[in-house]
Formats: sequence, structure tokens, C-alpha cells
Amino acid sequence: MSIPPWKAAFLASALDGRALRLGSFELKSKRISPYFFNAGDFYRADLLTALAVAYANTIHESFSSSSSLPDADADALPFDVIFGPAYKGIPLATATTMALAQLPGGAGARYGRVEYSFDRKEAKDHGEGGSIVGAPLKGRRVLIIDDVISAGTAKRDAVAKIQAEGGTVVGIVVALDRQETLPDSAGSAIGLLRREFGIPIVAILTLENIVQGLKDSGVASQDDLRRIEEYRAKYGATD
Ligand SMILES: O=P(O)(O)OC[C@H]1O[C@H](OP(=O)(O)OP(=O)(O)O)[C@H](O)[C@@H]1O
Ligand SMILES: O=C(O)c1cc(=O)[nH]c(=O)[nH]1
Repeated sequence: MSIPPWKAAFLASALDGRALRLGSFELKSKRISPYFFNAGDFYRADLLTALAVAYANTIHESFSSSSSLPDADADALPFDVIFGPAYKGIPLATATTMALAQLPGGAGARYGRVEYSFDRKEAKDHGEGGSIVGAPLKGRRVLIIDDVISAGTAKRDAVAKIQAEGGTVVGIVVALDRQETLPDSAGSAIGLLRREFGIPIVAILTLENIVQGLKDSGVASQDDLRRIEEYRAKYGATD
């Protein structure tokens, strides 16, 4: 089955900007992957816009229904702050906050008062100090936005950081769910995080979407597709 047109358009932007590359790449988890998604490659205005709009639509689709999250008023947004973990999460949080407020058809007006923040990898010890830049997190409902979930380590660190600041994480949004197992487990990183934190975790694209999109567009060689299938057979998650 083909992927929906808006996901296909996003995938085309990723290939156009070479944010999605085929080859051999070492991941944070030390796995060697036949493909890599680098959100840092969306550095051109049109590509960054396409990326931010795709995140904004995904957030609007997945989190606009207050019933998807506990304790949310019927008309209120289920989050206050969009948090982008350093480094790649920083432009994602900033651009997506703007794209949400610009959603067409009146939807954007709902998001006009959404705030963003991000962390520093090293705390600043002068000036305003601290490790959070942007909206304070204490007592706020926070939506994490990041590029990719592979093993979930970076997301776990972000949740701990937000909780230490007094915020409550209400969801996580990524561009790509690589649908991989955690080290020493058959379950996916995303599944484990969902169960552990009891929050929705959504992705613009999954590896399955990418494989389908590559097949539909004819961009990948048979060899590329075979290597992705082999990687999936080795590390693909069962949930
Ligand atoms: O561990 P996971 O949650 O599955 O995610 C993998 C993360 O690792 C990378 O970020 P990294 O921490 O290397 O920082 P960067 O944003 O500075 O590239 C990548 O950008 C993903 O966000
Ligand atoms: O797991 C990672 O480190 C990772 C995978 C990927 O596709 N892109 C990325 O930036 N990091």
C-alpha cells in the first residue's frame, strides 16, 4: 500500500535535501545502519519549512484531541511548551512552534500562545546561567520534539531533564521512528518509552513508510533495499 501524499511529499523533501541518505552509518547505539536521517540537513529555507509544517501537522493531528491526553480541558491545548533537546532538537522546536501558529484554516490561531524551550548540553555558569533556554518548564506540560528515535537514550535523558526542572512530559514527536529494538530486547524503543512514561509518542514517518516510499519512487537500488531489509531482520522491533 502506498504512503499518503503528504508523507510522500515530506519523504521527497528529505531525499531532495539529502537528509535521508543510503550507505553505511554508525548510530548513537553503535549499530551500523544502511540508512541515516539527518535533520540537520534541512538547512535551506524551503526544506526547513517543509519539515516544520510536517511536524506541525503531525502534532495537530495527534494532539489536537484533548481526549488523547489525561486531565486536559475540552477546549484547551494539551501542552504548553515544545521542548527540543540539544542540538538538533533546537531548530526543530523553534521552527515547529512558528509553523503551528501558521497552520491554515483557523487551526493556527489555537497555537498562538504555545512556547518553546531547549536545553544546553553543558550548563552555563555565568549570565542567566542554567541549562534551559526559552520557556521555563516548572509546572508546565511539555511536548518533546526530536529528529529520530533509535534506542531511546536521548529521549530518556530529555524526560529526566524536564522532570528535574519541574515540568511534565505529555508526549514526544519525532520525524522518524526507526522501529528498532532496544539493545538486549525484542521490543521497540518507542514501545518501551510509551509503556514506561504512559504518554503518546508519534512519528511523521516510520521505517516502513520509508521503505514503501523508496520502492514507490524507484530512488533506491535493489541492493539498498536488500541491505535495509537485512538490517530490519536483525534490529527490527516486534511491537
Ligand atoms: O537515543 P535516541 O533517543 O534513540 O535518539 C537518537 C538521537 O541521537 C542523536 O542525537 P545526539 O544525542 O547524538 O545529539 P545531536 O542532536 O547533537 O546530534 C539523534 O539526533 C537522535 O536524536
Ligand atoms: O540513532 C541515531 O544515532 C540516529 C539515527 C538516524 O537515522 N539519525 C540520527 O540523527 N541519529
